[in-house]
Amino acid sequence: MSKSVEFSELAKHNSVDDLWIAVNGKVYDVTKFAQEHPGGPDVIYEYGGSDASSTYNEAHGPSLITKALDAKFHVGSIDPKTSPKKPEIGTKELDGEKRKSEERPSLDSIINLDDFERAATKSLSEKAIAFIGSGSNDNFTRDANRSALNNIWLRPRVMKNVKTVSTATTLFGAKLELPVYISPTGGARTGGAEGELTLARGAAAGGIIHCFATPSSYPYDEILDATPQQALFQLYVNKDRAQSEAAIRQMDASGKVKAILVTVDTPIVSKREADERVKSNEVIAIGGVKTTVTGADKKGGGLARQSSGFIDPSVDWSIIPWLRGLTSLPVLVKGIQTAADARIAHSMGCDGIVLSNHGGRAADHAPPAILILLELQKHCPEVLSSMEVLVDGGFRRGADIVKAICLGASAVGLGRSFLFSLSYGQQGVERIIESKFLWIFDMTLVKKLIILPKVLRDEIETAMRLCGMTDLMRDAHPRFINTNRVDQLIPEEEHPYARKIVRDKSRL
Ligand code: HEM
Ligand SMILES: Cc1cc2nc3c(=O)[nH]c(=O)nc-3n(C[C@H](O)[C@H](O)[C@H](O)COP(=O)(O)O)c2cc1C
Repeated sequence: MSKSVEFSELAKHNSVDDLWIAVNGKVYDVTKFAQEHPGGPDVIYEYGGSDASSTYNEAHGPSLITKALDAKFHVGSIDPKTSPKKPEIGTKELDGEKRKSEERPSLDSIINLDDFERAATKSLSEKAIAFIGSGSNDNFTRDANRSALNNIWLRPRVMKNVKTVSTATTLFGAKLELPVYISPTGGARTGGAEGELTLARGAAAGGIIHCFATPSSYPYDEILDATPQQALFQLYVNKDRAQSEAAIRQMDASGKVKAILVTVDTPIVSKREADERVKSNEVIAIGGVKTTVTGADKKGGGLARQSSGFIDPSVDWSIIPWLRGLTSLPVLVKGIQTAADARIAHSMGCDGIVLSNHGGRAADHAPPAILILLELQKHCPEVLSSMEVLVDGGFRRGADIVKAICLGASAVGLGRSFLFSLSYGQQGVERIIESKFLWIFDMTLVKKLIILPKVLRDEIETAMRLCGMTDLMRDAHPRFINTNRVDQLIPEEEHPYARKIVRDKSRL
C-alpha cells in the first residue's frame, strides 16, 4: 500500500537538496528531476514542499509524471485530511480550473482561424496565451510570416467548370483530405482539452495528420493509442542520445508513424519576451522555494526559454546518417531556412524538409516561411521536385495554403491555430479542418440540418474554385500566383556586394 504523507511532512521537503511536490494526490521526490525537467527547473522549485497539481495539469497529462518519473521517486499519497483547504500556492492565472470559459463565444460563431485565437484569449490563462502566442524578441518574423503571404497575390482563371473539386493528397503513405498537417507543438495541453490526444483524434476525424512533438504533454504511448492510423513524430535530439534512440524505436514499432521530422532551428531556445514577462510577474506573486537558477541564460525566466535543457546544441549534419542507422522511416529536417541548407539536406539523402522558422520562435528576422519556398524555386528547384517539401509559419487562410501548394510545397503545417482550437476540445480541432452537419431543433421544435461553419476545407475549395482549379495537387502551378511584391526580398546566394572583411591587424 502507498505510504500516507501528511501535508506538514511534504512541506518540510522544500529545499533544492531535498525537494518533494504533490501532484494529483501523490507525493514525488523531484530533487534530481527538477534539474532535468524539460520545462526548466524554476517551475518545480516554485512548488517545492507543496501541491503543484494545478500548474502541472495545465501543462501535462495526468499520467506523464507517473510514467516518466522512476518508481523509486514515488514517495506516497498525500493524506487528504491534512491538506490546507485552499491551495496556498498558485495564482488565478496559473490555475487551470479558473479558465474564463464562460466568456468564450460559441463554437458556431467561429468562422475563421483568427476567431479561434480571439476566443482563446478569452478562455485561456495569460500564461498560456503568452507561451503559445509568443515569437522571438520583437515578433518580427512571426508577424512577417503572415504579411509575406498577404503580399502574394492570386491570378484567378475563369470559365474552368469548378463544380467539383478535390483537395486530397498523400504524404509518406498517409492519406490526407487536405494538404495540411498539424505542426508539432510541445506542451499542447497548454491550449486546452487533452492536448496532443485531442489533436490526434481531431486530425483523424478531419482526415489529416498530426505531428506530435518530443516535448509532448502526454506519454508517447498514449498519443499513439489516441491515433487511429497515421501520425508524424517530431524529434529534438536529446543530449542523452539513448532517450532519442528509445523514442525513435517506439515510433518505428508503432506502425503508425509515417515519418520523423528532426527539428534543427532551435539548438537553443530563443528569447521569448512575452513568455518571460508573464513568468516574471508570476514569480513575484508566488511563494514557495526561491529559485536557484542564476546566470545569463535565465533572461527573465520564461518557461519556453528554459525548456531547451535537453536539446543537444552540438547537433550537426552527421545526425542524418545516425538517424538512418536507427530507422527506416522517412527522415525530414524541420527548420530549413535557406536554399543552401535545402541542398545539403537533399545531398544527405533526407526524404524531405520542412521550411520553417518555428513560427517566428527561432531567430527573429529569419525569413518568412513562404519566402524560403520562393528562394528554393529560384536557386534549387531540383530539391522541390525530388523530395517532399513541407512548409509552416503564419498560414491562417485556405488561400495561403493554395499559394504554397502552387509554389511547390507538398503540404502546409499549422501550429498555433490548432492549439487555440483546443479551447473547444475535439470539436474545435475538427472545425478547422472539415465541415460538420448537425441536426438541431429550431424555436418551433422543427428539426433542421445545419452545416457548422467550416474553415480550411471551405476556404481552400473556395480559393481553388475562384482561381479555376479543380484538383489542387494536379492543377497547382506558379502561374496562379503573382509574387512581384516580394520578389525583391529573395536573396541571391551570395550577398550582391558586401564582402567579408578580413582584418589582418588590430586597430587598437
Ligand atoms: C516527470 C514529470 C514531468 C515531465 C516528464 C515533464 C515534462 C515537460 C515537458 C516535456 C515540457 C515541455 C517543454 C517545452 O514545451 O519545450 C514541460 C513543460 C512544463 N512543465 Fe513539466 N514535466 C514534468 C513535471 C512537471 C511538474 C511537476 C510541473 C509543475 C510544477 C510541470 C510544469 C511544467 C510547466 C509549467 C511547463 C511549461 C510549458 C508549458 O506550459 O507547457 N512539469 N514539462
Ligand atoms: C506553443 C508552440 C510550441 C511549439 N513547439 C514545437 C516543438 O516542440 N517542436 C517543433 O519542432 N516545433 C515547435 N513549434 C513550432 C511549430 O511546429 C511550427 O513550426 C509553428 O507553430 C508554425 O507557425 P504557426 O504557429 O504560425 O502556424 C511550436 C510552436 C508553438 C506555437
